[in-house]
Amino acid sequence: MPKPTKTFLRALTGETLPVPPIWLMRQAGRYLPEYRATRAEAGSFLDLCYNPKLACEVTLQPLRRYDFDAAILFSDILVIPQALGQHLAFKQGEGPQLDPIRDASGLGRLKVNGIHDILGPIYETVSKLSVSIPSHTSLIGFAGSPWTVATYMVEGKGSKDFANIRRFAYGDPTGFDQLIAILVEATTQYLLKQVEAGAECIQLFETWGGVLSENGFRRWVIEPTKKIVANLKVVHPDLPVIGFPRGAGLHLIDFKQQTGVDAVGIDSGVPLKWVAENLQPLGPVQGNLDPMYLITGGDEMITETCRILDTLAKGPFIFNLGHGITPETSPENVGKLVEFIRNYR
Ligand SMILES: Cc1c2[nH]c(c1CCC(=O)O)Cc1[nH]c(c(CCC(=O)O)c1C)Cc1[nH]c(c(CCC(=O)O)c1C)Cc1[nH]c(c(C)c1CCC(=O)O)C2
Repeated sequence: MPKPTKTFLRALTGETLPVPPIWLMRQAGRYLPEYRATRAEAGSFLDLCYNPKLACEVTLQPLRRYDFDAAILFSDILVIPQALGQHLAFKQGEGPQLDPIRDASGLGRLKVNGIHDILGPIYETVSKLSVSIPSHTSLIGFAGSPWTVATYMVEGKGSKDFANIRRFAYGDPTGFDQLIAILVEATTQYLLKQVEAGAECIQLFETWGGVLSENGFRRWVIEPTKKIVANLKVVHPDLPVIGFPRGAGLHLIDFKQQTGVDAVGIDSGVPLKWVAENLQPLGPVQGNLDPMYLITGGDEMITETCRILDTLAKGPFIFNLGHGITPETSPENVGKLVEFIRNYR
């Protein structure tokens, strides 16, 4: 396989670049007026996810404003439970709502065969994107990691304490393993189709891994991630995979070493010096500006960005946020951030 030429993909092979590549989680979204207009045209958020023409359009919108090195497919992690047969709705201002599966007796409702019938339009979005993004921009496909997707499937909505899923997992670990196994299989199939359609890199979002006990983290974060990465690499040995285990703290080293991911995304709470000394020597890292700095802007945003660059840009690094952009973000501050990073050094 020839060496990649796009900066984002080069950083993922472990190269240290003079100016690190940059993209931002949730770079397409409600902070952009053009996104809000396209979403209104689509109808609902889910209608937008399943409309290849409009999903392609919103993926490209931030690239027209900012010189990002990567674009991420516009979709959502919750299309997997929907494709498996669980009812999903996004109510305005309330977030996702699903018919909860509280124990193993509910697993019969889920059907892995047939997911592609529902997910087909998303693969079409990836194909369209692969021929329409700028030639220096890389295309990222993604999925939620099994534990994080399972939190929404079991809780039925976003949660503060994750009591229902922890009760299910800790009380009936073998039954819960079955749910994770279904998600490993569906996620593998879903991501392989994204790669076939043109995704050049995959990011796995593990937003809620940090709520698990030590053994739970190994069993339901590290193990399933390792299986998905192995399944993808059997077919595509050179496919770069980024794992983003938000809140993983001291598990980050085991996560990197045991799952086989190429790069690790770090949240805003991870101490940078520790990353430079312990995690980055194991491979590229991505992160970790607190998205709130894009709301405050000003010198504070630049000072914090400098601290990140000074500590991590000496090694293989991709600049990003520590979590997704929020709707209150000022588009102007995003422009200032990208400009500052482009002129770093
Ligand atoms: C947990 C999670 C979800 N979705 C996702 C995660 C993992 C990352 C994270 O923690 O943010 C991932 C996601 N969601 C979305 C993307 C698209 C690509 C991108 O990053 O630009 C990606 C990668 C679009 C979206 N997903 C969602 C929106 C907002 C929907 C709208 O337009 O109203 C977007 C742009 C909705 C969503 N989707 C989800 C929730 C809880 C919500 C409601 C909260 C909210 O409204 O912000 C589930």
